[in-house]
Amino acid sequence: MTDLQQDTSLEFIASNIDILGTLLPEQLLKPQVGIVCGSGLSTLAASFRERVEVPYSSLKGFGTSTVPGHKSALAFGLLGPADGVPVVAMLGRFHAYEGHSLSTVVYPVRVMARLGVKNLIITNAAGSLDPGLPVGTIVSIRDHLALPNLTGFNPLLGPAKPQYPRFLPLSTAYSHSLRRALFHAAHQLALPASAVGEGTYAWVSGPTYESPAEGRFLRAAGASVVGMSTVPEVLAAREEGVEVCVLSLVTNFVVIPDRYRSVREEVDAELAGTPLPPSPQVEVSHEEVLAIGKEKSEVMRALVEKTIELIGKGV
Ligand SMILES: O=P(O)(O)O[C@H]1O[C@H](CO)[C@@H](O)[C@H]1O
Ligand SMILES: Nc1nc2[nH]cnc2c(=O)[nH]1
Repeated sequence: MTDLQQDTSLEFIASNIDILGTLLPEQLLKPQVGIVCGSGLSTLAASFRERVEVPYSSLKGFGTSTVPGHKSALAFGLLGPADGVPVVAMLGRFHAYEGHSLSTVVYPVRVMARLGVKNLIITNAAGSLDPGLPVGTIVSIRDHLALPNLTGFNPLLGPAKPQYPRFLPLSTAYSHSLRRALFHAAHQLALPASAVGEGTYAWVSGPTYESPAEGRFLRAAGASVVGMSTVPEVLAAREEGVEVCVLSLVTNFVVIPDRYRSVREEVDAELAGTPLPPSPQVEVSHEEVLAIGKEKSEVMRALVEKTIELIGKGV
């Protein structure tokens, strides 16, 4: 899994830019903003004008996304009023749990950066660890907790390269100015304060969802939501000098206090003739994750578009 062989040389990436040059009109070839569409969120690119989709299979070094709810294409287009801001969206991302090397997972972000993307809006579906962030909440990520990074599974492992800093600071990884643009956008769309929260994203490798104890552990460690993506993309984007804004859509709860009631108490109460109400037995599924993505796709799209419009205006 720690294959570091993906060719990220300037020449190799430039060959993709040549390919794109043959497929795209001039006005789309230099996108300013990139979007990564999370599980079930490919509709974020639904209203691009002059839209051109380029399948990953026609580009060099791109894998294929194998997860339901993820396509495998880059969508180019224009967003916002007047001439529009040129944008590019990844319709489908790569996850390490699919068997992709981390260098493949982050490769599209490097290509977007070389195309000229200065601001990247990364979206994902995530489980909530915080009762204050219920299902359907959009969480503006302000920090992350990445156990894989701390334990030797960091996408930036490898020989030093002259174009990148060797020791990348992460204290300002989540752009303050983009987060401000996001909350201005939420106000302009008149979204209720509860619709958009703030929190810390825990990156886990997946593909298993968390056991209850793992959920409690991540919560105790300071995470608000948990998912299996995003952090590698954030690291590569920061290494490339790109500003990052992350939006997590809460699709399910991970930590549900009632789930941990003692079965002994339950049986004892039953035998004493004072049965307790049934204990909830909840299981998360990817179908549920996709269903919430679909339900919230419109508000996510509106928020991302308004944020991009405000970025274009320098708000
Ligand atoms: O992070 P995205 O790609 O949105 O997807 C999330 O949803 C999938 C699990 O349902 C996992 O891949 C998790 O990371
Ligand atoms: N790890 C993880 N990823 C998710 N993606 C969507 N929901 C979840 C979750 O509960 N846990």
